[in-house]
Amino acid sequence: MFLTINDISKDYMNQQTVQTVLSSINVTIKEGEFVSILGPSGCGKSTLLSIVAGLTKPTTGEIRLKDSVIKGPGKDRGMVFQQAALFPWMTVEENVLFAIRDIKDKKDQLEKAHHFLKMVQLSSSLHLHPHELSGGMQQRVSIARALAMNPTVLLMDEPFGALDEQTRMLLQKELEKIWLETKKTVLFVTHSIYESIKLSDRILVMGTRPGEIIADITVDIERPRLRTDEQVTRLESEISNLLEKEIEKVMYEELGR
Ligand SMILES: Nc1ncnc2c1ncn2[C@@H]1O[C@H](COP(=O)(O)OP(=O)(O)OP(=O)(O)O)[C@@H](O)[C@H]1O
Repeated sequence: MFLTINDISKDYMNQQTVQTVLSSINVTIKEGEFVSILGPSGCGKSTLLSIVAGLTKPTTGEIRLKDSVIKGPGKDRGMVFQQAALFPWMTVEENVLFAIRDIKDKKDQLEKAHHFLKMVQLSSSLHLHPHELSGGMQQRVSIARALAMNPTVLLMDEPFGALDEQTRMLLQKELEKIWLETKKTVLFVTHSIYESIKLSDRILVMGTRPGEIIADITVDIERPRLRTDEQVTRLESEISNLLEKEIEKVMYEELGR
């Protein structure tokens, strides 16, 4: 299998007690799949993504990408966070060029940067600085930057979480178009049930305390998927019911039963 998450668990030490955040996560992901991770706040979605990125060490288990065990961060995994984290003193073009600075042929490097900036519709903003861009434009730069590095897997942690609804819808459409063009494998963390249905081939729904996968749903709905499609609204309410139960469970525990 392309990406294998094998028996991953993660304990954190918080205030001298061990908190098990993830428990026995087993997932296999095919090349080119778009997989979303949904779950209540604090269930461990970002921790799981960070383990795949190699930024966090799991307590048990291993992640395999193609035939290699992930031991740390690597260029085979591109990351997009909720905040774009661009270099403020660099232009849009320079931010992308910097990410691919190991391409020795300068013409090649520039062509590649322009190619991905065109893909995210920023060709006319090459010489602007981050402070001159809207939040949505900044996020487009960070997507172009991640794609230019040609990762095997794109890891996205709530990339549209900080954007207004209109921009979010626009970027969802753009990301879907880019994914259809590039067929990159994507692992995408979101809080939005609709966003996960709109974009994904598969949705992993996580439960909490400890975080584990409670449902692995194949989204077999023709694209583009509209919010009003009957199949979309049906799946949305199915997932919403699943999540409500998890959130109730947490509230119940917090209130001491
Ligand atoms: N570095 C850390 N040290 C200790 N505890 C941590 C650390 N990182 C995360 N946690 C704890 O692990 C749990 C899961 O956090 P995580 O950010 O992975 O959840 P999440 O599902 O992504 O949450 P949200 O949806 O709110 O972003 C939380 O209880 C958090 O406090």
